[in-house]
Amino acid sequence: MASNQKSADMAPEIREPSSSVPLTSDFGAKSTNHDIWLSASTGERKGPALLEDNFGREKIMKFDHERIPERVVHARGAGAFGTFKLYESAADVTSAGVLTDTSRTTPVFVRFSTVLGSRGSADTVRDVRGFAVKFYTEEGNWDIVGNDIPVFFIQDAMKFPDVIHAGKPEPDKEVPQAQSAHNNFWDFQFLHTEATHMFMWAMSDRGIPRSYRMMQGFGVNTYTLTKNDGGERHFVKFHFTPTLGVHSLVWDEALKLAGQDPDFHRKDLYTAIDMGVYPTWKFGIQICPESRQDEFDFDILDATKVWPEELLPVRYIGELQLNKNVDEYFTQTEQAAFCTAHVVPGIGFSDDPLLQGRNFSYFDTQLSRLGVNWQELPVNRPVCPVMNNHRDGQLQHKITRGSINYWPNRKSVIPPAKPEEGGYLDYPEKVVAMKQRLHSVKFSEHFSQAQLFWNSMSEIEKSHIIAALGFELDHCDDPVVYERMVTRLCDISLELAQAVAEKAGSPTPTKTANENHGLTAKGLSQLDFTPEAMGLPATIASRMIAIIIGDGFNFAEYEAVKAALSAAGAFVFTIGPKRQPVKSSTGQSVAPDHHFEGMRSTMFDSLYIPGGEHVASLMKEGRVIHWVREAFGHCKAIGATGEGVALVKMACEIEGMTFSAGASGEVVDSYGVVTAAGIGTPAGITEGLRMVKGAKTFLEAYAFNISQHRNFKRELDGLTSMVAY
Ligand code: HEM
Repeated sequence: MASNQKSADMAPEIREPSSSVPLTSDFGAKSTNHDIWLSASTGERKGPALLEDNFGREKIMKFDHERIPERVVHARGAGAFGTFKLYESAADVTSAGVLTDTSRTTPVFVRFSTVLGSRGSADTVRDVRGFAVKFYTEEGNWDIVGNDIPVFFIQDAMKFPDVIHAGKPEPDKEVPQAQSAHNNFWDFQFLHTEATHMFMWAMSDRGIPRSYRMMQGFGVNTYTLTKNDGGERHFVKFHFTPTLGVHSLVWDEALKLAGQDPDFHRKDLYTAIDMGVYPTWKFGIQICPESRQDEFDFDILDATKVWPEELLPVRYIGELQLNKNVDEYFTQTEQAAFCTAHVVPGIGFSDDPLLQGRNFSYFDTQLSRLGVNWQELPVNRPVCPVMNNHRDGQLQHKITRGSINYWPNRKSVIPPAKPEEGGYLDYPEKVVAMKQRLHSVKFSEHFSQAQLFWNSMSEIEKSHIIAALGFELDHCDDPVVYERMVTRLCDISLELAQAVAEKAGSPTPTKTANENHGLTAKGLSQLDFTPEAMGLPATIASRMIAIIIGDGFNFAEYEAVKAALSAAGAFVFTIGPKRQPVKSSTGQSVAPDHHFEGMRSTMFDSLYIPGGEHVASLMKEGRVIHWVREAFGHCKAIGATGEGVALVKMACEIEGMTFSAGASGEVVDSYGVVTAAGIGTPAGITEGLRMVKGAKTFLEAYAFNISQHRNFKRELDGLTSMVAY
């Protein structure tokens, strides 16, 4: 990463251990022995340890206190540094420098997370993902503490402890970990009808993203944009849309990965940045002038509602890119503290009752998690000057000179800033109201947008939601819970409720009191966010490809495919029976990156099997056949050339599938399984990589299918359910 204000700010804190830097105590004295406690001993006999050993006591005491409380929610996460650039000024609605000055590059830190699991839980569980962005602006830190889902379970912060208690492990046995599939979660969802819209999102493929790099981010709450020179205030929702497209795992894969590679998302983020494929999001704002706030049939301050794009379009004005991994997890990612209350001049809050509570909660929880001076920690401190009369407290770092620590003072030390000097201007909002515990009338409608979401799903997304609800309710053993939940689903769609009832073991409902309105909206289905749908070129950059080889593989095919995919930005790995070198039929040695047992197909986006004599032995390896069948079951692109076609055919020859045959070299693309039996020379497979539908050469057809992420037609036509994986 090119140096920026934030990396320069943190540089003095960075220590570089090396063999020329001797070991010292925390107070700086060099230590000669860090292995044996000072004791009263002789050469023959070990005697008692002495309390006197400063070095020994310090080492143990520091270790004893290494742990701090994990976050009460969003405990598991991964973060990275990057930059934010604006390509269009929003000066028509705000005076915030970060949203108006197109010449700026603003440093950022982003932390992604799961919500329910503890810090050591798995990355790929079904859950909402946190998407928290800290902009180190010239006017102070601005935090968007968002999620990958644009709505929330509750409308009022007062309900937050309830929704989280209901989702976290049940208090008697402390199970299940990092999962919503249990009685308490679904009991709450039924009784708390305002959660209906959000649980539909969580049960959709949005709940199991393929990568943090391939999910959207939303500020969720309604904020405001203001201008210092007066003028109308605008309500705003913030959006981040990944340029790689929005993609998800499939459920079987997510379940397996949770055990096979619990750090899957963390590693994916780290690797992509390390390899220079920087994750990038378009940044958008949805704007509603104050004068239009009552125009809609939902309340724009209700965090359980989206603002349909047909009513209020998203205006993309900037770009967020992550380009530097953290140097140390604890000091940077774990100690990062986001706070919705962090806004800079030109950006403000709305009266959204969820946001108002959050503004209290983050600051408060960070007091116990990190201590009162958490804003001074390197990752948290702003890049602009900080000066005030806040003093002292545990672990105060700043040394403030002078005899005055109050205002007003006789010397006018630290005067408040005027708005024209960049001071934060509170918007003069007129409030005439009664003091009472009440929401606006529109807050009481809870099903319309859940219906809108369901109606806007594609066929495959609907079937995944049915399967997800079927799985979750199968894990509830109290009939009161799963039977009532099916009645709730009737409020969304009778068809949905009937399909889930069958799986959940509930009576099948035949009518609903809440007819589905039949409306749809764009921007809800994740198919609206494939690169193609967004007008971006298809890409296989950073896709994980496994090439399977054994002794006797065809080196020319292997090399040609590997080189072409790597040149297009894919991360290509060779998987063999062992990590010791494997020999090709023409004598070349290749040391595989992994062996069949060390990795699984779940960790890759696609498989390729080159031709060669190795195929005869691979066809007798159950684990290899399972690799192919599992990739087939998970709808991944599979490629095979020459003799490799026979292996793929044996693993997934079911009705409806066709494979390339004969020496003619014809390429067959059958449900994303691309085979070319006749291609035995590199000439046939090195004709470049135009990733377009209906490509004629093996590489183009194969790469196009990888770029499509998954071939869901395979699943829709029932082919995946005919294979054991
Ligand atoms: C719009 C709904 C919400 C969203 C999008 C959201 C998002 C997030 C995210 C992304 C984090 C992780 C921050 C990090 O990476 O360090 C987080 C943490 C947290 N959230 Fe929320 N949250 C929401 C609602 C709430 C509410 C209503 C409350 C409380 C009233 C709350 C309290 C907390 C707390 C206490 C943490 C832990 C913070 C820490 O220890 O640093 N959240 N939230």
